[in-house]
Amino acid sequence: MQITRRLEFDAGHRIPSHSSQCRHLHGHRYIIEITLSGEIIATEGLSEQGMVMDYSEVKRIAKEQLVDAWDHAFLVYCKDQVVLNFLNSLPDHKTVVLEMPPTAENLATLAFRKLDSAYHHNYGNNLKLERVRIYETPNNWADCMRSTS
Ligand SMILES: Nc1nc2c(c(=O)[nH]1)N=C([C@H](O)[C@H](O)COP(=O)(O)OP(=O)(O)OP(=O)(O)O)CN2
Ligand SMILES: [Zn+2]
Repeated sequence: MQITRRLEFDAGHRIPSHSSQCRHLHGHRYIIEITLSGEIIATEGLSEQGMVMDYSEVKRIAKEQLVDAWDHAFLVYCKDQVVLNFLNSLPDHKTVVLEMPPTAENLATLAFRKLDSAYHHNYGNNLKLERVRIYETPNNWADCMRSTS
């Protein structure tokens, strides 16, 4: 069985080497979708009976591991020195420095890596992160799948 939880966050970014408008500083209302697989928990009387994982727990872990850090942050490539210098000049600015340019593909990859170890099969139901999907706009998204991560 697979379940998916969707969360939204706002962040700024730019793709410094982009030949068109994405090299300018701008932001998105990102959507992250987290898909988990596992067996349905059958234990009679358990709060999670009939579930792969409680959606509220999926959300809690996603916020704790990733979403709260990226929300209202500027996501900057570590080699984007000019923007990094500017962001560092702003007192207490929420900046997240990434090892890759902040494309949707790379954000999905980084999110998968951060979240993979956070979802444990506490009830012996083989819980596994299967896919992280990042929507950069309603029309543009990238998938990082377990098979290709
Ligand atoms: N493969 C990718 N292509 C592009 C990415 C990306 O992450 N992966 N990112 C961008 C830009 O960040 C840009 O913000 C999105 O560009 P664009 O397609 O122009 O988006 P629109 O706002 O125009 O979206 P519409 O749905 O067309 O209004 C560019 N390319
Ligand atoms: Zn963009």
